[in-house]
Amino acid sequence: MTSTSGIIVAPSLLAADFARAGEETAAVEAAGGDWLHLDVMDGHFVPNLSFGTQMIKALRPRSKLPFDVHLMIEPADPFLAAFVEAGADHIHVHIEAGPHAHRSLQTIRALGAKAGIALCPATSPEAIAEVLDIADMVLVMTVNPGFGGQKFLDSQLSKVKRIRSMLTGMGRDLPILVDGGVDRNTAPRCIEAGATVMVGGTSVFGAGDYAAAIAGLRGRSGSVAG
Ligand SMILES: O=C(CO)[C@@H](O)[C@H](O)COP(=O)(O)O
Repeated sequence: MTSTSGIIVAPSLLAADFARAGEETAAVEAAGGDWLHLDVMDGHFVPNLSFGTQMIKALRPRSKLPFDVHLMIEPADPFLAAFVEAGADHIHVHIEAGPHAHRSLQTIRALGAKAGIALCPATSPEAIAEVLDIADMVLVMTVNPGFGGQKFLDSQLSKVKRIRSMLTGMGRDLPILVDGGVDRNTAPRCIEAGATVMVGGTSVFGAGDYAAAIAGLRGRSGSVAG
């Protein structure tokens, strides 16, 4: 589904009921989600474990949504082909995970997926300057990676602005994702700063009405319950 507002909403499965992952995926698709965000954690790059290729492969036949896979794993390169084979349409790798983010992005593209570069709250926007020419999107972590349900870090808004300005300076109009603590209150500020993709875990799967929650992340706050 393409949003008429131009803002993309990517519900993050991390906050869903894993025992009903297929139904949860179908529910956010029916509720107007644009992408499904899938957080892969290794217990090493981040202090938590989530799921891997098996979950993505199992969900792939259940949804037409683009699968937006956020790899919080170090190293990522040995697993890129397996994630594309499992059904990933987009793969984000962390600049901090390395060791060669430029190569990782090249590899993702060569595998036929869209390549995203992700950065943690402590990382300067300049750290990704040398890979922006080969990235298809940028993911700005607005919490420290590893867990859902954390408080949005206001300090990351200036980073979103800076990255948008860097991209504009290069003549590139790439999607900028914000990920962590994004809800109906923080989303408008992210959009104002230049973000175009709202990743929402708790704000979507923790809501009674998924459609209203997704509309709220798009900036249509009038009808949002909860
Ligand atoms: O990558 C991550 C966490 O590491 C995020 O995708 C979270 O899953 C977002 O969850 P909420 O903050 O929206 O609950």
